[in-house]
Amino acid sequence: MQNNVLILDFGSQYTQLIARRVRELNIYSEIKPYNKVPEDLSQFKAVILSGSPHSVRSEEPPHPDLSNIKGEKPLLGICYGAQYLAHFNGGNVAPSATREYGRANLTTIQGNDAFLENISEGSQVWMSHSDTIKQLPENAVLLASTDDVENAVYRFKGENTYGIQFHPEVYHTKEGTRLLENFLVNIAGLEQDWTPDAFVETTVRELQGEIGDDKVILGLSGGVDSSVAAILLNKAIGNRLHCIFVNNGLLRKNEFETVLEQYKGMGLNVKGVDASARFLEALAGESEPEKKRKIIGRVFIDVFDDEAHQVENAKWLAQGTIYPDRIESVSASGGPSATIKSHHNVGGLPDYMKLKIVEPLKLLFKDEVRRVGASMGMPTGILGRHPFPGPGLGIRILGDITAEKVSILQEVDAIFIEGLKKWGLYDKVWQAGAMLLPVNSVGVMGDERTYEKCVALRAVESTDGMTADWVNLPYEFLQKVSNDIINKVKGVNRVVYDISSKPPATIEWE
Ligand SMILES: Nc1ncnc2c1ncn2[C@@H]1O[C@H](COP(=O)(O)OP(=O)(O)OP(=O)(O)O)[C@@H](O)[C@H]1O
Ligand SMILES: O=c1[nH]c(=O)c2[nH+]cn([C@@H]3O[C@H](COP(=O)(O)O)[C@@H](O)[C@H]3O)c2[nH]1
Ligand SMILES: NC(=O)CC[C@H](N)C(=O)O
Ligand SMILES: [Mg+2]
Repeated sequence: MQNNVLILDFGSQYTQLIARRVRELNIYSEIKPYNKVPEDLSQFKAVILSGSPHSVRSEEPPHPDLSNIKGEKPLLGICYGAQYLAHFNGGNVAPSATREYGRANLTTIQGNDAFLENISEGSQVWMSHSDTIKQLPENAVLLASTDDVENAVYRFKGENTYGIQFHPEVYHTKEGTRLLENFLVNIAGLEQDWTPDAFVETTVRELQGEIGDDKVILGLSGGVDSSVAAILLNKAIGNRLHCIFVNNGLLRKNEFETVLEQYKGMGLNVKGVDASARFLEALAGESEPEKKRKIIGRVFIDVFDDEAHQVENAKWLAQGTIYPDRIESVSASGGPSATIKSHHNVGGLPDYMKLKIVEPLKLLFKDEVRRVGASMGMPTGILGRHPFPGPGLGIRILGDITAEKVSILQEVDAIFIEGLKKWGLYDKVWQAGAMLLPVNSVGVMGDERTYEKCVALRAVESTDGMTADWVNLPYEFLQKVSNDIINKVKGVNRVVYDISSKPPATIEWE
């Protein structure tokens, strides 16, 4: 792809948001860690430097060699990126008297620069920094200031190199997208042609080139990501795609049967493999969340391996992995962000497996995957499904897993999800599910003492799973569902509702 933006990640919390904003402009971008600047830059028409938790004044600040970029291609430094460009080019960066987080307003100093075209006087911008650029490099000009930050927007003379102290990528910078559009479209000349249709066309072509005449095994889960991946691969290689839907014993109630049913008539070659006993055996007695995740990941791979041996000439394993799966599992593209939890489908294949991995959605966010699916005419029933993690109920049963706990949680979950549908709430919620807690508490039922399990219900709104907030479900609904659960599910005598956002919590409890 020749029409591409390179985002160099210095570890900012907002790096993924930069990518999103760029894609909202229908422009394709790739994030790379700052210490892995690609050698071949020919495909990139512009480069953006992210913010960072580091300071240029620290002993060893992140300091990649940008000599092939600065002055050669349009370059935009955001926050740390702007401080970096100033500091290493003869300017001066110092701690600001007060740390600045939040709202500020821009005052234009040099209004005729293409970068500030159509940006209003006093435009609200969002700051998050404790260093400040005290003095610009000699060959730089000041374009805009705020009350507290003199050097808020600047440019190097005779180059398309810009620095901004605030964050155009966050929602609260009102005209941030316009600034990015000015930079990417007006200054760097990028075409706004990265639409879902274009993605489908390019990806299908790339898949055909990559896979050739080989066969592919795809892990199909009934979820959005793997279903979209399956349709893409089916377009590319037809029935050389072999889809495997694994019952890991941790699915929702009746899910194995209903999902297999759902794929009928879609032209896909789908095989259901019941491996529940294998998963539950491997998990027996393990209660540490990360170990459970790793065991589930390993058994999935073993099952795929066995299946691959039954298909002649199967050389590839395809998965519906998306960007957030990778960000939270391995630190962003091997970069400077932190590992949060190991997603079961990330971590590569063991050496003994001869399969190569193909993941056509690995750079997309959930809502983008849905748009791609819609552009291929996929049924809304599949695209509108709540995400459900590959390790399934295994990471919603806190502590060790037994068949009995799975069956209790399946019942609870089914009542909750059916209830959401009945009350017309399912489509208003991004994801919902129930957690079985490793806690017994005392209750009284029919005058008798009970000492039984507690379940937590969770419903969140989100766009991409990276951040999320709990949903304000109607009290009447919670009351009804709680009542149904306690009355109908043996072994549960208490229901609570999770009111934590992400961050600081995560969506799944393990
Ligand atoms: N039960 C399963 N059988 C086969 N493959 C699976 C199963 N569960 C997950 N996978 C594989 O792991 C990948 C990641 O799972 P994940 O839950 O993130 O995605 P999904 O199920 O496709 O979509 P969604 O996020 O909407 O649930 C899937 O895309 C799929 O390739
Ligand atoms: O395929 C997956 N394999 C996993 O191991 C996994 N862990 C979490 N999730 C899903 O990712 C989103 C974010 O979840 P967390 O806030 O719990 O990290 C939510 O949508 C989770 O359901 C997973 N999906
Ligand atoms: N958000 C940022 O990029 C912050 C940059 C630098 N760490 C500062 O505090 O000023
Ligand atoms: Mg899933």
